Amino acid sequence: MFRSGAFVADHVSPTTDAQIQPNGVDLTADVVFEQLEPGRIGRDGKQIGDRVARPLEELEQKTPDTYYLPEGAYIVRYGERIEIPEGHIGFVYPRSSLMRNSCMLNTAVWDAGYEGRGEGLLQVHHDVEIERGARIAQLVFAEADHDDVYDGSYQNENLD
Ligand SMILES: O=c1ccn([C@H]2C[C@H](O)[C@@H](COP(=O)(O)OP(=O)(O)OP(=O)(O)O)O2)c(=O)[nH]1
Repeated sequence: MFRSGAFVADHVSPTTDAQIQPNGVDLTADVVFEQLEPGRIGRDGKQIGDRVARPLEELEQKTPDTYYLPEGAYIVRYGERIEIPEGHIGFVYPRSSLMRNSCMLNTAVWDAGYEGRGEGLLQVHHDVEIERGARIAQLVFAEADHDDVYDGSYQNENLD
């Protein structure tokens, strides 16, 4: 069974009322990165290629901070700290307005026990402007059986 947005919101911070949806919680774009160097997926380990944060658009009017993204693939870090409670699995879906603007967010499995500010793959198929802090995705929780909890290399990532 999928949990309500109010339940998900108890495990995401910070959130505003506008982010809480009937079936999940909207996530915002914080930092957008461009990968510079090749990574490596090995049999026993992995290496994430070097990346650089995209510059914010140089607008006369400085606020809100805005990314101007030409066609390409980017890594986006969400603005919220997310905790996946035991007995659950998390999934992130793109906000449909992104998709309707020819962009897509690709995501993986969010494991029970994970805590951190995670990341997603933002595919831009047509130039787009994204304000820093804008809602781009939605996190949902489903109840799930599991033996262990998450103890991988991304535990507590990107927390200040
Ligand atoms: O789109 C996603 C999906 C998951 N995660 C977070 C939550 C998840 O629990 C964690 C680790 O994901 P995964 O287990 O797929 O990572 P891995 O590549 O297997 O590395 P490790 O074995 O170090 O965990 O990353 C994201 O940030 N973005």
